[in-house]
Amino acid sequence: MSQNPGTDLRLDGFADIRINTPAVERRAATLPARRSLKKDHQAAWLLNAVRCIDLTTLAGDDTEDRVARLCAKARQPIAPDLLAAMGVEGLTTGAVCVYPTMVAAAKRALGNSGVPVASVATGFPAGLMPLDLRLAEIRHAIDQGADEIDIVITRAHVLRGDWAALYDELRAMREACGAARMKAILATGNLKSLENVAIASHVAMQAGSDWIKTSTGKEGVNATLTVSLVMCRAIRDYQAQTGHKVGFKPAGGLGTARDAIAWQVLMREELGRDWLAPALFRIGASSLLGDIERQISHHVTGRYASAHRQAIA
Ligand SMILES: O=C[C@H](O)COP(=O)(O)O
Repeated sequence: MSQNPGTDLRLDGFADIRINTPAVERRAATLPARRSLKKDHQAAWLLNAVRCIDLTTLAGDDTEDRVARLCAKARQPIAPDLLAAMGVEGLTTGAVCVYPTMVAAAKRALGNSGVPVASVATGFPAGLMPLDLRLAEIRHAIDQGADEIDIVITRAHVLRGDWAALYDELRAMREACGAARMKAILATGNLKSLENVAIASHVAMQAGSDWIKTSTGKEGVNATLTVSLVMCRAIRDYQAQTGHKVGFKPAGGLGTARDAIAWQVLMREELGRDWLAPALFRIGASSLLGDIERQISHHVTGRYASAHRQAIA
């Protein structure tokens, strides 16, 4: 998937944007019921969710050992006997996602598995650091070997409606990312309105983000289907305007197999099949894999596996 080159800042069309919140909420609430999945299909959707997970640890007490265990899980997210029973081989998660100081350990642990390392940067999670330090952090993460960079935006730019400042900041970050692909975390739980979410999504794509991501996982409200729907529609509009496909990453609080299915139904309904693959869809999650493995185990064996099978997830 080629990088999104972005465009100039284009705000025409947003001056009096109004989002019909009750209508968006209604649509989001009915989404999970839009596809009734047969049992076999459900297992296939869960396996697909696994390959789209950015398996994440972003905690103050992260250690290289924890990251190595996480990477082992990313290389082999589902027990081999369960995969063999389903005739699946070579399944990995979409990436692992860690702090910059853990990138080198993650690269070592992932070896030649082909699983990319995503690093948060730019003063994650609040982003309240001088811009030159945030850009230096991106460059540091890339020097350590990061393949993807998850940046955070300055929420105050959005809250003040200073879209030019947001665009310029994101452009500078895009440049610092070089060949690494960039995910822009909007921290939607901080943005006050769906209109702000929609405009910030557009500005982030215009500045060259390869994915737009809902949340850091540290806001009071993280990924919801409602903000995700608004962001997906922005992605659809951006594609219609520019021909470029930008990815989507819901993150924060996604912990159940049911969540994994609901967000995939959203992608399928709003954006189409292309957005059901890791190039355009990632689920940022630290604890989702455990429930998915439980459900897959139930599918294969007819019973739920004991907790030790899902050690880190
Ligand atoms: O980017 C990923 C998030 O930090 C993960 O959030 P979570 O720990 O609620 O799954």
